Amino acid sequence: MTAVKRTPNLPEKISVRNLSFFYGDSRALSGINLSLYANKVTSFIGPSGCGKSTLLRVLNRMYDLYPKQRAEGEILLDGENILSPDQDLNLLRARVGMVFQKPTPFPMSIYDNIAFGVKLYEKVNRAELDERVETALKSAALWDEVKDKLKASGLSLSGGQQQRLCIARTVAIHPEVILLDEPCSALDPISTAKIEELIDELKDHYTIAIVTHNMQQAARVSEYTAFMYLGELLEFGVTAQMFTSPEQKQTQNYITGRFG
Ligand SMILES: Nc1ncnc2c1ncn2[C@@H]1O[C@H](COP(=O)(O)OP(=O)(O)OP(=O)(O)O)[C@@H](O)[C@H]1O
Repeated sequence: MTAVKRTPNLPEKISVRNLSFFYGDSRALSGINLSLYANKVTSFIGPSGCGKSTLLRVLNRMYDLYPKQRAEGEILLDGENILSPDQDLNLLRARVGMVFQKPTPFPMSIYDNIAFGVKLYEKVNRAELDERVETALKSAALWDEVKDKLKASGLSLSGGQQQRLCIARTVAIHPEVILLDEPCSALDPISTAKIEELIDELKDHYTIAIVTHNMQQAARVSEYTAFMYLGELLEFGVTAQMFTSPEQKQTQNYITGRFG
């Protein structure tokens, strides 16, 4: 199967080239070629087990924590291959931040949830830190709800607020790319709508990739969509086009709900 490429003439933040991925002897991704365009939102869709989360986790080498997992091919971030063995992984994860499916605040105060990551990467004084925390909470549309209780535990927030706290934590480190792995799957519709609005605002400053099972969400939030099937990228293109006139039969079957 070959991915259908409808590549616009836009700056690429990340270029995935001939990427394969293995869990031990088992191949989960084959020959993926894909561009993430700068300041655009790209969604990864496809049936369960097709490799969406695996692909996302390769983009900041999250898999490196597990010795039997390995990637082949190239992932160029601003033209430099992040799969190279001499890539500094801490630096990479500061440049390519990730938000997980379940909100995962640290068991510490709202303030410290954000300050912790900033202090890990930079030397900042108290006033600068206060400013970073406030700016991050504002960009995650959470400031008004928490500004009077910054010392309260992050775990005392609602699920939707916790997820926005995790987004604030990611944004505070000033990444260039944000990876979102089904960020709304544990949230109610109102919290989901808030996160979707937020994604729309964040893309002015960041390049975003989002894994989602929700077709309407992919259609609402992303400009580009990658449809994956059995570990391959089957179709990639402008979201509106893919949802109205997909080029592959499997894409059409999936987006019309014939399998999932
Ligand atoms: N830790 C692991 N060890 C071995 N195989 C794995 C591991 N994680 C995922 N896989 C396999 O890799 C393939 C891709 O899984 P992945 O989770 O990336 O798919 P997905 O499209 O994100 O699925 P879902 O939509 O269900 O989350 C599947 O066959 C899965 O069983």
